[in-house]
Amino acid sequence: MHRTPAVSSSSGVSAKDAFRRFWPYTRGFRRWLVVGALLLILSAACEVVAIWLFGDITDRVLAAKDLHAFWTPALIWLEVAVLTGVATFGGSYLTALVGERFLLRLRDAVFAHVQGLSPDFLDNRRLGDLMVRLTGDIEAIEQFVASGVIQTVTAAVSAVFFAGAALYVRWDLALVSFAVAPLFWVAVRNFTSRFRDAAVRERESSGTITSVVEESLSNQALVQAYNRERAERGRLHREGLSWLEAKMAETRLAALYEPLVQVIETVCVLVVLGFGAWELTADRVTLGGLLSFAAYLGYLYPPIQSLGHVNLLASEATASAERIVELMETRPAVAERPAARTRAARRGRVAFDGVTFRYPGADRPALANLSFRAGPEELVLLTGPSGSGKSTITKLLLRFHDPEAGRIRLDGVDIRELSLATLRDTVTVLQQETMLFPCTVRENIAYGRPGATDEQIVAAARAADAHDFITALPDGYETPVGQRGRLLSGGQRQRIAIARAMVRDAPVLILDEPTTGLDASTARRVLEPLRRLMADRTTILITHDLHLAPEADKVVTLRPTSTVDDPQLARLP
Ligand SMILES: Nc1ncnc2c1ncn2[C@@H]1O[C@H](COP(=O)(O)OP(=O)(O)OP(=O)(O)O)[C@@H](O)[C@H]1O
Repeated sequence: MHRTPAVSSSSGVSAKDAFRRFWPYTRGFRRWLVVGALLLILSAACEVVAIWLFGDITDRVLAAKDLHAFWTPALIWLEVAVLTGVATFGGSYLTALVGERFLLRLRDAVFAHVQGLSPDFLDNRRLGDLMVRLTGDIEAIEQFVASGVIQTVTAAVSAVFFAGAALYVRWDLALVSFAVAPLFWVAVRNFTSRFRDAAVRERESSGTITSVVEESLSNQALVQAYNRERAERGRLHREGLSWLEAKMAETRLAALYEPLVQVIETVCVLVVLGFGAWELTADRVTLGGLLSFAAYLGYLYPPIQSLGHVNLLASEATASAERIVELMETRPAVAERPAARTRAARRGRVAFDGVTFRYPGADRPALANLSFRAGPEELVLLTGPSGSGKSTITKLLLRFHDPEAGRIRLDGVDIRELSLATLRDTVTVLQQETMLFPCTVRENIAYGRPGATDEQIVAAARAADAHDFITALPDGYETPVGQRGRLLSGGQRQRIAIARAMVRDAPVLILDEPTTGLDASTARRVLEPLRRLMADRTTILITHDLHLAPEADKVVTLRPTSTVDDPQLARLP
């Protein structure tokens, strides 16, 4: 419960790397990016024209007190304003659309990748941290890669427009004001690295908070039963404090950045106005010319500020990109062969030949040189002390891992030759802890076979001895089972799981301690449906409880391994 997060924060993904890595996800809608940027540029060009019209009206209408000269520029200004509105709307809409599409695609890809990783990988992670990676981190990358590109392009082009217009109106005044530009860059450079550090801490804290909430609430019964509410609140509060500190560091930097830029901007405007006033008194510039010049400068600073802002976004995005790249670079424990078979004989002959397996990082193998066979309609009982590797056999047969030595065959074919989907379609596992989804009884039974008919579902429930209790539920088959099926009793959950396995109808069945946690009478009730489920299949029954041993065709007893040379051989009854 209190595992440390496996977070790498120093792999050092630069903004350029992040961009290069995630830019391909914009494929297919780049033209909309271009159209969006063009529309926003058009809107900036319209602003240039509007300011020019403002200067013109000042000189030719206001200063000259000539109302007749007002109507033509006023009408043009109105048209330009409408065009600006349309272009801004179109540009903003397309930018958002492209950004959201990018987000959708990236999230789908990261989720699909995580789904391909072995369940053990997820067991070693904090779920909350993974959830934040799939939400907040992906959004930060989008802000930089998709929206960031449009923002950069439009800001750069607008800056050129307004600077060009300012130069056109008064080149000497413009040069004076541009001299201040390097100050902006000094400010931006100073801020970005610090902002990035704060962003890394903020992202990590955000992951930890979600993890604490998820872990604590999903173990609510344990927390209450052991009076640990205060300790859990304390844990969340401590994590919340570190998040607050990181967030405040980020906010301080962002909030300092804005006024600093504004001061630089004000200095610049004052210099220009002072210089302009002197020029005005010497009649070297008109009032309209000076005002429109000042307006161009006023419009020039936001795009420059926005370029600085993209820099801050980039810092935040690299912190998130690091966390996504780390996830994407985790390779699945098993790989499907390119020409893997998609058809299996489905007779259900299982053979373990000299299988040795060691969990990554473990010093002792979990299984050493294990061999046994299980044939159609056979019941093989697998027993042995705790930790002797019984559940590991299930993981290897489902190919969550590959053996280090030896091989596993299904109907004579090495399971590495089969596609993962084909292999897993052939094997049904009934776990020690029955896993149900928080949906209805019907959906849970149909889970392993989407499209199962109502008749098949009811027939499976009857065979699993579950139909009667299901129909007695408030909404029958439509009753929700709650988080992990906790609205049902242990025996009811197990019978729904048996019905789910029946509907799936796979030739190989693995029962991992199917009666653990059930009292003797409930366990007896589950046994009959289990026998019906086992009929006509290859069944590997993992159990400590040997009272089914007389029914078994074979009993395989595992011993905890010490070395690979210490074979765990099948012992026949
Ligand atoms: N994901 C894992 N990573 C590292 N080691 C593991 C992992 N899962 C299991 N092990 C180790 O592998 C060995 C075999 O575990 P396994 O769960 O197969 O035993 P088991 O016989 O099913 O035990 P039990 O009867 O208690 O369920 C144990 O020593 C265990 O600590």
